[in-house]
Amino acid sequence: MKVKVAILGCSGRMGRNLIQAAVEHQSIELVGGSVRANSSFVNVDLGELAGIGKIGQQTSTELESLLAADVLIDFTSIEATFEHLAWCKKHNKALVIGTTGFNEQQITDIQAYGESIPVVLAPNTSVGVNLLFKLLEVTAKAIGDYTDIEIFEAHHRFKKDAPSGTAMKMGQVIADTLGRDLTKVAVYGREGITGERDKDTIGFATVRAGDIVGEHTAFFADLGERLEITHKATSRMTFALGAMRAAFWLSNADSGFYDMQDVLGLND
Ligand SMILES: NC(=O)C1=CN([C@@H]2O[C@H](COP(=O)(O)OP(=O)(O)OC[C@H]3O[C@@H](n4cnc5c(N)ncnc54)[C@H](OP(=O)(O)O)[C@@H]3O)[C@@H](O)[C@H]2O)C=CC1
Ligand SMILES: O=C(O)C1=N[C@H](C(=O)O)C[C@H](O)C1
Repeated sequence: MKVKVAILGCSGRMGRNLIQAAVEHQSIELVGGSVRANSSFVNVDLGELAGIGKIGQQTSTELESLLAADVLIDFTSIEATFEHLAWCKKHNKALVIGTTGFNEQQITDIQAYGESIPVVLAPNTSVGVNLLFKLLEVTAKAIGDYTDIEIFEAHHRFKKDAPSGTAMKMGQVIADTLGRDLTKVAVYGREGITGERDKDTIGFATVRAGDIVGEHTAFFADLGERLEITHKATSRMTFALGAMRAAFWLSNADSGFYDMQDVLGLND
């Protein structure tokens, strides 16, 4: 039996890749896609939207048109994600959230939905980045207490949030491993006479330029050597395929709040 999936905000950059990934996935059946009420992509064929030719299903502004779905996938905006969470709870649907930019309180609020429905929240659905989170844990344990830790991320000019959700999670993983409070040790960019580096800080640097899909590096720097751990995404399909993996996994999960590490078995 195929898992029935619907894509929320399906006319976006990720939405279009998600349509293609769903159509091409052998264990997934695409049952619909939503766009917002004033969108210029209302009643457009989903396949045409994704650039893969007509598939005979059209975009809709009505979430009710997605009731056939077992799992919904949301790569939209903070405001839209919360509307989608409320709808999924009302209709007892599972939700994969790839949207980023949530603050701590919003993440706690999303977590609460896990008491009613299955929810995956993943700032990065690629396999590589989720392995990188594991490498950060190992590295921070080994050398994090005496190296300078800096996180760099680069994305396309259209990205709205900074630092990226992935960079924030990288910082969180490192801070948790070292027993530091990220809200106290994070430094977001530097300017002017900053003074010497405070040893326990975790720095974040952001670049926004052109069509960069997504690049992340963690630096663990000492005097005389430094370790850099880098991930580069070169296609949004890598995120879309990861999201399908999450949707398939979530279709068999109980209500709960999960991350991509659960999906990939990296928490075992
Ligand atoms: N987890 C991961 O691996 C990844 C996460 N992301 C995250 O996914 C999100 C989307 O990224 P991207 O696809 O590049 O962005 P886009 O702006 O291209 O797409 C967002 C989509 O969401 C729709 N949308 C936004 N607000 C609303 C709303 N209030 N109601 C209904 N629909 C809405 C937009 O519609 P409209 O165009 O009409 O405004 C658009 O179709 C971002 O938060 C990004 O950081 C991105 C890549 C990978
Ligand atoms: O907006 C994007 O494009 C991306 N956003 C995610 C993030 O904020 O970490 C993941 C990916 O790097 C692409």
